[in-house]
Amino acid sequence: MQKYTIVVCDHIHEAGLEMLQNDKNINFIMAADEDKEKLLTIIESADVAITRSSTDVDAKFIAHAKNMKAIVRAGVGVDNVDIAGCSKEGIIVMNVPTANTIAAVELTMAHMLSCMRMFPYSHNHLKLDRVWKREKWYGYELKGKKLGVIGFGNIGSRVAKRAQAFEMDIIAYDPYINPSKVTDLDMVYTKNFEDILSCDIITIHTPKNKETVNMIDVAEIAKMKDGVVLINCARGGLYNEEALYAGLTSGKIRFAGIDVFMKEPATNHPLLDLDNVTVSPHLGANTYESQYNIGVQAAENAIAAAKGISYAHAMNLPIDESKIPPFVKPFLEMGQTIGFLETQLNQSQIVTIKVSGQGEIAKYVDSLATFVAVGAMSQISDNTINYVNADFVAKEKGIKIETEALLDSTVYKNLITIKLTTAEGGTTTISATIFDDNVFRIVSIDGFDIEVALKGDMIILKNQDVPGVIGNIGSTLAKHNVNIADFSLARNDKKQALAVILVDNVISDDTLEELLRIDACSSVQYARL
Ligand SMILES: NC(=O)C1=CN([C@@H]2O[C@H](COP(=O)(O)OP(=O)(O)OC[C@H]3O[C@@H](n4cnc5c(N)ncnc54)[C@H](O)[C@@H]3O)[C@@H](O)[C@H]2O)C=CC1
Ligand SMILES: O=C(O)C(=O)COP(=O)(O)O
Repeated sequence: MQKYTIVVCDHIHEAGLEMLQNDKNINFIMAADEDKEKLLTIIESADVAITRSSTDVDAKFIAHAKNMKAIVRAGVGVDNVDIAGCSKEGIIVMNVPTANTIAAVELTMAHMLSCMRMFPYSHNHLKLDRVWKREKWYGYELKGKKLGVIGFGNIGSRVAKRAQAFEMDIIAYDPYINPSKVTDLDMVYTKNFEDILSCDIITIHTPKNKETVNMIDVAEIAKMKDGVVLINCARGGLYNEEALYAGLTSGKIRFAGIDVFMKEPATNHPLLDLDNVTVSPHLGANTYESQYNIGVQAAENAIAAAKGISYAHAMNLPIDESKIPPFVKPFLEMGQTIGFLETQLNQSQIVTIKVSGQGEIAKYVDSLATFVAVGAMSQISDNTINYVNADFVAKEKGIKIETEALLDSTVYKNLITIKLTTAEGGTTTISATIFDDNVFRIVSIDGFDIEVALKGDMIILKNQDVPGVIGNIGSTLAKHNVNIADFSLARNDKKQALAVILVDNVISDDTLEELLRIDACSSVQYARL
């Protein structure tokens, strides 16, 4: 029985662990409490790893993940996952979006209320210091305040809705959404970041990336209202931490609610010394409900990925299968087979692969190119080539992948053409189509119109179109005990001919050399599909 290894790198809900344990195809390793060095050795045998924000999937991790097919981030943010590095190694990165949305939304509201009423401080004053001093703890109300929401996705939009229930005025900044998503809720949408800076309270809910890091820095804070309140339950570093500290100590920022830090765990962070901050140790996703949902979904998705069944919420697959209509899938498979075939026919360093599509298939020529590249490179690479790393490996090998969507019609409903060029200037161009019988059919090779099924072991022979060649081919193959399964011929107006011979036996180099010695024969190529 085939067994797949899934390593759980961080703590996930028991329900997820049970699913992993109960699947007889899964060898499950719990490594959440292992030190980082030990974890690196454990993941060497893993097919799939489940991680949370405590495990950095960095170059070191990837270097040890020698067998890894997929990483399931049991949560939303993948800022600590080197996605490009994973893609290069063919590792699919998946996350579990939305399962912790409500948990993060409610924690954001908790921080907002805590900041406005200084709740943890009044609480500690009474509970720890045993002081009853009501006049010390005057806070502010949310009602009537302007809330600036940066990032109006799953979490940001729901924070806004809840804030609206507190009778706050909402203004949202998110250049990547349709403004109606905001305006339909009777909220204000802005493309002007300055509008956000003029709010009473600002909360951020974007992913952490190059564009969003330090989105709030010294200059932005300077433009804010005196006494502004800032909330960050998304990622440390979206608000520049030094600027935040300076703003809090100067009093420009009255209060901040912070769940996330640049470097976690953050037990010695300067912000912890301030009296106008409420903090939590990255608890946005920490509710029983959300962790149950995430644990179960992460386990389900990890099992499916380990078995190669599906890759839910894959972030680095160049092809979104859900957007590929059924008629395209066989063309992708055919493109991959042609890529494989053309590499064998040329047996030389590939420099360019040009993929063209005509008909409806033209819309999917990029996906097609990925499949062709996988087919072409599977023959020449020591690495395991797959749809995730095909583009990276091609670049590394200096192979240029070109695509062309041809809009003019052909006699075929859909036609794909793949031209492979080698460093020595050799080229092979094959066009193919699929009729209603679902058979992959080559319809042209190097400009010769020919109809031949794309399968089996084939010899492609070019010759001067003179009498006697076919007979010579037949006798040469018979001499070597080769059985011919199919023989197709094509000729052009330059007195050249091309034969595709499907054979039942493996062809030796001797046989190929003897074929090449036939008078009038100009080239012989051989491939096994
Ligand atoms: N504290 C915690 O435990 C948790 C933190 N998070 C963090 O919250 C983030 C948001 O999560 P979701 O709302 O589920 O993600 P989402 O993908 O649904 O929403 C993100 C929104 O940010 C917007 N955005 C991206 N770049 C932007 C920019 N430069 N300016 C303005 N808006 C921009 C996007 O258009 C999108 O609408 C995650 O990426 C994660 O880092 C998520 C869950 C729990
Ligand atoms: O889902 C996210 O992005 C979170 O920040 C939650 O992180 P965690 O799984 O709690 O380490």
